[in-house]
Amino acid sequence: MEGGVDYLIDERKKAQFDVEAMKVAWAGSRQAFELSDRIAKLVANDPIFEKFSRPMLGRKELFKNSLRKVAHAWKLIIDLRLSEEEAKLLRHYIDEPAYTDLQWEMFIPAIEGQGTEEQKRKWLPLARKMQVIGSYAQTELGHGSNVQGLETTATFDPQTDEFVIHSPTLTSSKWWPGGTAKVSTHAIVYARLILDGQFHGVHGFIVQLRNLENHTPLPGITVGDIGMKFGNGAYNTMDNGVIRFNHVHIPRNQMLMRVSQVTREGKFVQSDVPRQLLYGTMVYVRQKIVADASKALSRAVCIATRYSAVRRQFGSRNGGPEIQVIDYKTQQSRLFPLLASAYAFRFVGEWLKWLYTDVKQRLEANDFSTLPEAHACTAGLKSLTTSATADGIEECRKLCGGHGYLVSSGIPELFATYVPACTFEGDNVVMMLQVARFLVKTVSELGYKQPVGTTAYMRRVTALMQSNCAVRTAEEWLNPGVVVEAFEARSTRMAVACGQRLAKFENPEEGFAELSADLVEASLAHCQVIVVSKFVEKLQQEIPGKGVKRLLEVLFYVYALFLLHKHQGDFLATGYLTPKQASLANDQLRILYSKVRPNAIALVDSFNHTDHLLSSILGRYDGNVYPKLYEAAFNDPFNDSDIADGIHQYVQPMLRQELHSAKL
Ligand SMILES: CCCCCCCC/C=C\CCCCCCCCC/C=C/C(=O)SCCNC(=O)CCNC(=O)[C@H](O)C(C)(C)COP(=O)(O)OP(=O)(O)OC[C@H]1O[C@@H](n2cnc3c(N)ncnc32)[C@H](O)[C@@H]1OP(=O)(O)O
Ligand SMILES: Cc1cc2nc3c(=O)[nH]c(=O)nc-3n(C[C@H](O)[C@H](O)[C@H](O)COP(=O)(O)OP(=O)(O)OC[C@H]3O[C@@H](n4cnc5c(N)ncnc54)[C@H](O)[C@@H]3O)c2cc1C
Repeated sequence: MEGGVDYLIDERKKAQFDVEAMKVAWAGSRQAFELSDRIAKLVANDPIFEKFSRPMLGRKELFKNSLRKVAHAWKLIIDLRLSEEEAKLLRHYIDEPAYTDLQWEMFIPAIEGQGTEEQKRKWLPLARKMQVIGSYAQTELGHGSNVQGLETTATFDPQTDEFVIHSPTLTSSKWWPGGTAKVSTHAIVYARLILDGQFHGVHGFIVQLRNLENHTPLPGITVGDIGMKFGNGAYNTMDNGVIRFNHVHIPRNQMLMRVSQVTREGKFVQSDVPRQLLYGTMVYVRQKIVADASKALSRAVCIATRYSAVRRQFGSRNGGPEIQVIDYKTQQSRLFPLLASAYAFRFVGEWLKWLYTDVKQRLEANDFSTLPEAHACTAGLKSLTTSATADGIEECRKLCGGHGYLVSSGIPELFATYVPACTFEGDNVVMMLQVARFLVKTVSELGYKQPVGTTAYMRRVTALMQSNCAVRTAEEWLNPGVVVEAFEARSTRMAVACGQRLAKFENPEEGFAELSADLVEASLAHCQVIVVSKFVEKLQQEIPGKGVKRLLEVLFYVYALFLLHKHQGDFLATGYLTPKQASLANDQLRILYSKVRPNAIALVDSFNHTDHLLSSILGRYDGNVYPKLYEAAFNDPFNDSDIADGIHQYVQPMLRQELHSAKL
């Protein structure tokens, strides 16, 4: 058997649910599905968006090609009158990090969230028409996580009514801002505000970097690229920059002044808006990153699942077919939880988008009450989903054996492009520590304040601390209430235990630092409560289509019981579960895997990923893996000639024992 075409045809016949309806459930609605499907096909059929050769290109060629794709995309957006939603889908399917990500997802949102009405009126139309191109310059060589530690200064000069932006040290050089090295004309620069020698916190300033006519850097600005990043292709389509400012003057009205203002006289005015709003853009992007996690993980899972059905190893009797590797229980126990996680992240991402929209509306009406919860949820879920997705993509590579290491599997580039999500927009550990602060505060207030939102379950603190799990059979684990209660009890107990240990420290900050590893684990437990509960809420909605809800229920249990198995140490140590109950959960997990097995291919087909997006020979929809791998090998430019450059010069002299007289 040379290809896996027949295998995938057979697999698709085994599906026990309506795949078309599942595609709608995955997309969120029929309308969302149709929109997404249309844009996916538009990109897949356009040769300019070809990306298979990307990892073979040198940096300059790669970058120029990326600029060409953006220009072509922008032309399509105008010619086809695409809405902002459609344009963002176009970006998703083009699948290439570019300066426009920063323009649309950071520069514009920063002005929307932190600018005054007047600033929005001036800058937003320019940015939305791409007449100015902006980036987000916060991180410096010396500080990224610690925003309050930034060193760039913005000193008000009352003589000229301007701010002077300056990089006083090497470590204050802006370092990382995407789009900045070669493209952006402007940046939101975060800097320490200095008025009359006094420091007034870190604020955002719109700074012009380049001449709009000839694109050269403006006087006082030194700018360049920070160098090649992890993996070929991957994030190297982005020009991450370094910038030094040498006393660059900008008008006073280019400080983003919704949160605080500087008057003509140089007086600092703090409005009623909390200073945390300065971090608002990061809340927005973290929410986007959570939505992106399910897209990335589902791609890797789709490749690994299809290939696992095509690939056969061992078990042949009398020349008959070998076993499909997807039938190995070990393969299932590694793959199916990732499949379930992709669905879980999809649904929690949908919920988080709703939460963010709600917070945004409140903020616009100057209601800041839900901001701490939104910050904790976005920070925690960003950390949970990106860590699990990065690990999951790497696991999918291993699930594909040796061929997964080939660039043509599509996995190496996906991994290399994805992993920085664990670091950018907040290092994942630093983000979990933010959740920990929120949890510790919630727990310390339990005696007199009812927790709300995602911590509302802690209202039942007494019951969750005292009662234990009642499961007696594997079957009894198939109850959403029982599962959610187990996660809530474990999380509450871990958070309360941290609170009790913290109380023993005289200095709370010292205690927080000392217990930070435990606090991160408690935060993860809380974030898992959110993901598990949001999956259950999704299942409580009407989900049309034969068998669709039943399969989603199976995936819910796989996700939750897999986590329970993985973290059984916590569940046992907190005393909520007995070893017997943990073992019953694992028994149930094996039964669930056998329910997923016949549906596995249909479940990944339901992501509706095009071959263009997957860019993977192993994950091809038609399963025609071996002939295409063979063809691709001989199409590689390295195989253009039988005799590679250097063979005559460096290998043949060795073969002839003439190395000493050869010119090296
Ligand atoms: C051609 C076609 C065009 C089409 C359009 C294209 C569209 C593209 C579409 C899709 C693209 C994909 C989208 C993704 C793009 C992403 C690109 C990403 C590139 C990367 C960018 C970056 O990385 S930017 C830099 C990010 N930096 C960070 O995240 C820094 C992390 N550090 C911090 O956030 C803070 O310093 C930290 C929270 C760690 C601590 O802050 P600090 O001031 O020291 O505060 P502290 O005293 O601890 O806290 C005070 C108080 O405030 C609370 N708090 C902290 N942060 C927030 C917040 N964000 N919101 C609300 N509250 C916050 C904190 O908890 C404390 O509370 P209390 O304890 O006092 O109650
Ligand atoms: C691909 C990419 C694109 C980026 N794009 C941009 C951009 O467009 N604009 C921009 O401004 N920035 C950008 N960044 C920068 C990014 O936001 C920072 O790298 C990120 O916030 C992490 O900060 P750091 O590099 O200072 O890490 P560090 O804080 O130095 O982290 C190093 C280690 O220290 C640990 N650590 C740090 N603080 C603590 C703590 N308090 N407690 C416990 N452990 C801690 C971390 O967990 C980590 O293990 C980008 C980064 C990448 C990789």
